Amino acid sequence: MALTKMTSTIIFTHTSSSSPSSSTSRLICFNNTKLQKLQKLTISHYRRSNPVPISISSRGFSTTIITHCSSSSSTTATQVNNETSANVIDGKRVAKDIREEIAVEITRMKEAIGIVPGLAVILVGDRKDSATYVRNKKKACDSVGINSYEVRLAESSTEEEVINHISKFNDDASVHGILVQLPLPSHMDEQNVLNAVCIEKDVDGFHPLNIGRLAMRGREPLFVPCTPKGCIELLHRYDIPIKGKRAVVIGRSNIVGMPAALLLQREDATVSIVHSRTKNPEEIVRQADIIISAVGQPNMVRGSWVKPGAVLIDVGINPVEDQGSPRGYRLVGDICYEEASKVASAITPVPGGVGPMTIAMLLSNTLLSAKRIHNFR
Ligand SMILES: Nc1nc2c(c(=O)[nH]1)N[C@@H](CN(C=O)c1ccc(C(=O)N[C@@H](CCC(=O)O)C(=O)O)cc1)CN2
Repeated sequence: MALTKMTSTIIFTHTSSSSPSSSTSRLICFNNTKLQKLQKLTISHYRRSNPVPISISSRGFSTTIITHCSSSSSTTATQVNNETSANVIDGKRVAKDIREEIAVEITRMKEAIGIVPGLAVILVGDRKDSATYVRNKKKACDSVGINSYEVRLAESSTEEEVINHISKFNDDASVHGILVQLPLPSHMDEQNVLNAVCIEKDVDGFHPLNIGRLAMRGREPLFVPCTPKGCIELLHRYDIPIKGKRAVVIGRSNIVGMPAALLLQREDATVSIVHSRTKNPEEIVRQADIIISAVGQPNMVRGSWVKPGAVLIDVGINPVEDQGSPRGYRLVGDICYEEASKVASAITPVPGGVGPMTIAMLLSNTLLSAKRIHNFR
């Protein structure tokens, strides 16, 4: 997959002590083929106009949400060239390619053995975002020829009701994958529910047996969780080497951070996990050749946290208020795109980066499941 180039320049950046980044002024110099030399300069008369931060508390990482992190406004902009900075890793396009590949495989399977893969989705409660994701999953299934089955339950349903539906799908031969849309209402025990999915149909890869196998050398999980699998797939499709690289995963959630770290380790990266109790996260992040950020904290990772030439995979999909947009908000990642894209060698955008890969990997896991169950190669 070819990388899309962005325009760039020589830029002075400066971060003030009120931002979660260092206070060094730097000259970032890019050339056409490689990234590039970074020289530290002192610029005494330089002032940065920082974004207006909104204070809220979130997951212990920081209490400041940066809604804008434009370094261009703060750039003293000695723009001496127009060369390139980070390449854009286009998850939307890769996801489309993957859907096309899956559609071909599904046709081949149907013609050879008459089996069509089936995916069952259980949605509990009225969260708008979850309803959108489930709708998009159904659309994606339709587009590749996977049969989809949906159960919608009220917010007030019991854990037992959810587990009963899972049990029925476990026993249904036309269903090859089962997923319960997360998060569940707070009165339910997520572990009890996820444990009820039989591991042969656990296309989300959240069953503890699948996660346990992922963590162990010499063991193979039946399924890998979709979002982390999508991150690694992007690196592979863009020929970004992982072996021997220093990787930092920001966030340690069961559904993204932790499995992403395990996957990177399986690919022979040297992996660190940065979390809400990590001291000096910037210092650790700055050592990384590959950063996967999954904390849900808008623009937390500033340009100054990024080693020149690093590859950035942004899993965060954070709404921030934007009166100029029709929805009244826009989506931003955990990584301050505008700043970081001037330092990194490659970066995923938000939206259009990892998000579409999550659903593509779900389709891929469902096909994999149907092939395994019916011993079709
Ligand atoms: N059972 C699961 N629950 C949840 C998972 C999961 O993998 N399994 N992941 C997330 C939600 N999710 C899928 O379920 C998901 C999130 C985001 C996207 C996506 O394509 N995002 C777009 C932006 C969408 C927009 O405009 O609103 C993007 O990033 O480009 C897909 C799937 C939590 N729950």
